Amino acid sequence: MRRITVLGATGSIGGNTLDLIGRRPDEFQVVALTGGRNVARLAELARRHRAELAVTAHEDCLDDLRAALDGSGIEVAAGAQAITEAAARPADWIMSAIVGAAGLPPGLRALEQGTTLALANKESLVCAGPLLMDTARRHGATVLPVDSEHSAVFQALIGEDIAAVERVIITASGGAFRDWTVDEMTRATPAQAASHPNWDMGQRITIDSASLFNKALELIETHEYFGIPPERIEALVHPESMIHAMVGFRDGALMAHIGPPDMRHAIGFALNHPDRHDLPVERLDFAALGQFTFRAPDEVKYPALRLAREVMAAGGLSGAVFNAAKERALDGFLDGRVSFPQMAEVVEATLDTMSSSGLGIAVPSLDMVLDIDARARATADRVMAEL
Ligand SMILES: NC(=O)C1=CN([C@@H]2O[C@H](COP(=O)(O)OP(=O)(O)OC[C@H]3O[C@@H](n4cnc5c(N)ncnc54)[C@H](OP(=O)(O)O)[C@@H]3O)[C@@H](O)[C@H]2O)C=CC1
Ligand SMILES: CC(=O)[C@@H](O)[C@H](O)COP(=O)(O)O
Ligand SMILES: [Mn+2]
Repeated sequence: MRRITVLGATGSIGGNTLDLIGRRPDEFQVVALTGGRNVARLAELARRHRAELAVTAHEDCLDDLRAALDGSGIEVAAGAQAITEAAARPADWIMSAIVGAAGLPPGLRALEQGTTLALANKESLVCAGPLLMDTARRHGATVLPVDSEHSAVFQALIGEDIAAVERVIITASGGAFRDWTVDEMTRATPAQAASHPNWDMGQRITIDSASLFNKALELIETHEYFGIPPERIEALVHPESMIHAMVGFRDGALMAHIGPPDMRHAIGFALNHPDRHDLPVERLDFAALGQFTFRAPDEVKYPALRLAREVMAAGGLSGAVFNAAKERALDGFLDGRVSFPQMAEVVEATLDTMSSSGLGIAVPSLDMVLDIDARARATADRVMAEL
């Protein structure tokens, strides 16, 4: 039996992960499941998958979780520290699917036990790529990408020499507003932004898809995970979301990874790695699909991509500033303090304000990342108050 923990079990990636695990109950023992405020769902999943431990991120949810699991024999705990401790419980495979920078401390703790970390939480790599990858190396742990584009690049690179890679193309659906004008985007509501054309995902990543901040995070994620120089990484709008990434080699060949927009492929690949196993995903009928289309991203309409390139050039702690400012700007959009296009203004102003804050540290410690994250959030809040 492989011992499995799912951080962020109550979310979209968590649900897809447990869907796959639940289909092969004889092979997996669920160690810990973690969630946030959705205590009813966490308790239901913990019972269904016979978890040893269920943890909510919020101490004020502990009584509800305890009541929901009464009589089950499942241990309960609450708080950010309890989630990090859950990641330290011996497990063979841990899914990192908490949304936001909150996923970083438990992800690092999981790596310190030398396990395999299936990494959906792209924010970890954006905030602290060198720290995360260095921690994995020092503890003999493995990080497997789960983000669809990065799983695609990983698969295209199997058996290849990374030195022969000329370019990496990650695709973008273009998000909810790909055919809207900037003027129309000024009046966009959170509900409109949270309607993805192709993928069924959590609210925050879906809105990031609409602003292309998701793709901006993914450019940085590609650089941090694969070590590909920024100038060799491209984003390409592909409205059908069938090609997830392409890797171009020095001889001009391109390896494309193609599949339906279903995260159970990338999750299943990471779960079964290094083998392949049957997965319940649609098989594509190319004659019925007819055609795939592409266009260059509009970097004026979507400043996030330019900002990501500036962050990669600056390096150090600037990724943590970028992510924290983006998270706060998104909170501001959700609660009506800023318009949709103003999110990019908030991130840019926060980066400008903090550029002289000693961000150029090659491998920052977790404490340094958490400190800069808190300062960037406070700066972004001040920027929003002054808009
Ligand atoms: N969804 C997708 O298809 C994809 C997602 N990703 C990445 O995977 C990660 C998860 O995304 P997704 O599943 O869509 O997100 P969801 O919003 O659906 O789920 C997020 C999970 O994190 C929990 N959570 C929220 N805040 C905290 C916190 N402060 N501390 C601990 N746990 C918390 C939530 O708990 P609760 O809901 O109970 O409050 C939930 O379990 C993100 O990093 C995203 O970018 C990457 C590629 C594709
Ligand atoms: C499924 C996945 O990996 C998401 O990150 C996806 O990329 C979002 O779609 P966009 O291409 O619209 O950003
Ligand atoms: Mn992605």
